[in-house]
Amino acid sequence: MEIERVQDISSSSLHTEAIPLEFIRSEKEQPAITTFRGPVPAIPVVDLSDPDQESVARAVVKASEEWGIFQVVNHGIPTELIKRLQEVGRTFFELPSSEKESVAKPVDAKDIEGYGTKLQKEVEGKKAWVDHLFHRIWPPSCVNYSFWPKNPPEYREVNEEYALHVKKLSETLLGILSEGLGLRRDALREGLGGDLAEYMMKINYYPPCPRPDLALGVPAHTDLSGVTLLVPNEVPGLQVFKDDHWFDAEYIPSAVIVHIGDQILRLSNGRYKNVLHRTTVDKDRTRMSWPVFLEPHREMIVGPLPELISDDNPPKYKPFAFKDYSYRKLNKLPLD
Ligand SMILES: O=C(O)CCC(=O)C(=O)O
Ligand SMILES: [Fe+2]
Repeated sequence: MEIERVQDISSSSLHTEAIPLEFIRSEKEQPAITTFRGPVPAIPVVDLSDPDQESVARAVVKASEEWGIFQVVNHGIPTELIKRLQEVGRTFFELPSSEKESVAKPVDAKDIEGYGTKLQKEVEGKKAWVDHLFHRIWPPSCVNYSFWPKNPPEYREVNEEYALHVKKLSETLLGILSEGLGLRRDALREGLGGDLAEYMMKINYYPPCPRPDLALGVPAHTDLSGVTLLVPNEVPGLQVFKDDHWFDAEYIPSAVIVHIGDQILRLSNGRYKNVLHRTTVDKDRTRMSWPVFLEPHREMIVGPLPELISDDNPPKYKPFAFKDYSYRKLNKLPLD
């Protein structure tokens, strides 16, 4: 069975004002109706190179408690490497279909790796205006190069270099967040499975959409991950739900956007919030983003860290193996 790619739907609807019905969201979701148009509170921005490292730590902890999302600048990932990561990803998505389909997720595969387009599950479900590519980038024992693009030829080298940097930055942030809970620096890293935790690269490709007022890229969700470290291109589109409203995230060149995901919410027994977010699309321009999801391995059991639990702070979440948590969330089964 051929899966229809949003990129092809976009090309064929370029000169029309219409999009297929299955992309038209209900009024409850339409961005033109639900985006807040008043003063927009800025997502916290943290300068990691600030010599006052205590105030850096306080800012990271506060943003994670209040927002579940923040942007980091001067984070140590070279701007030039981010540009190369974006360039090789964009080049791949602009190659002919046959090249992209050569790393497609097999139709019956259980795992998510590969080039893909989300298929509608619910009868009434709406389609997302986005194609994607998933592949693990760390640890080396989890990497399956058959899902990495062969073209452009530098794709592999650039992604391998990025993996090392993104791992280092994630571990720095997890260290700060662990200490913010009054725990050892490596408490959250270990809670996610230590060296067995996996770094999953995703590229989102949101082609131009004739009706950005009616469609969504990725619909509202929280990430399954522990944390997600994302770099976007210059086309705005990320929105965050806060105080009952959807707000646009500001684009800051070279910044990394950090999302707290479900697993850090659970490990921290609710202290750190998993941010609800979604993406809008653009009429004329292609938006792209490169989230890296730091996830426990399949068998790792994740629940509130025992050191945090007391009579005053009883566990708020039931422990689950990550594979069971993911399955239950994706299939909307109870999680308590
Ligand atoms: O494109 C973005 O900025 C966000 C994408 C996202 O939330 C996701 O892929 O989980
Ligand atoms: Fe997300």
